[in-house]
Amino acid sequence: MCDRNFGIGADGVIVAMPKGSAEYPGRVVEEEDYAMRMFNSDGTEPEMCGNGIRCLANFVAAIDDADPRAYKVGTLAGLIQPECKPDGQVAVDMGVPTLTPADVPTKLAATEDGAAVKSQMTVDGATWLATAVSMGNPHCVTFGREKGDEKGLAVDDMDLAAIGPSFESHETFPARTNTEFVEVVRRDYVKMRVWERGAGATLACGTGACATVVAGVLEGRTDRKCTVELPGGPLEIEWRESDSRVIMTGPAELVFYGEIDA
Ligand SMILES: N[C@@H](CCC[C@H](N)C(=O)O)C(=O)O
Repeated sequence: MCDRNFGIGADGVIVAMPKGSAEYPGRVVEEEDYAMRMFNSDGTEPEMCGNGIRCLANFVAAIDDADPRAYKVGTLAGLIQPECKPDGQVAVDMGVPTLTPADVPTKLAATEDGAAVKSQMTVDGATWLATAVSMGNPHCVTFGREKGDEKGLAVDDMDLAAIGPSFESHETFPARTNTEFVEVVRRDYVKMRVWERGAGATLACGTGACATVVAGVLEGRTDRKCTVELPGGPLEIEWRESDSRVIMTGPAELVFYGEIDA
């Protein structure tokens, strides 16, 4: 289905399932309205997909006359709560990020409180500074190589295909990782490009945008409310101080309906 030449073409496939029909090993997910499974274009199954859950909410809202159009969706990352707004945006409570190497999982050196922030990582012979964040799925966020470089990377000039695979399969991340390359335009506005685990360079990554702002706050580079500009468009992210939950707001648009002969 993801093959862009001989299939439909996609970065991944989202399956919207009736409540109670999915299993979440190691997690208790109660009171779900729907279950979501996601598959990367390489066939692997990640824990969560931020863009995907906005699409799922948009999709079920079209067949479900619930009001408000707010849903509790079971995922391998736990219960995630999207709400379709009247202006076409979908706001998603993405839950609380986890930062300890055991949760990410990463072998990056952790600071005293257990979070791996601005840790040195050698990739293809060069040193990078990385912060590891789990939004249920693993993220390696890097603003660049140099300490004190507050603006981060010049992301437009980066050749992601040249460096992305080396991050994805780096020994530091035993479950492989998504990697976000970030440029700070202002404290409330960053540009990000992503190399995704199991999908390569994509135009946007919702969990990656959330991880970027969490890392930006931990590194002292961004505010808790921040716009993340991606090649596919901007996402509004807030890492809420009151309860540590991350709220992602962005669009989801119908492209087409179809039936698949499996
Ligand atoms: N490639 C990711 C899963 C998909 C993430 C997605 N693009 C998003 O919007 O969050 C993984 O393997 O973790």
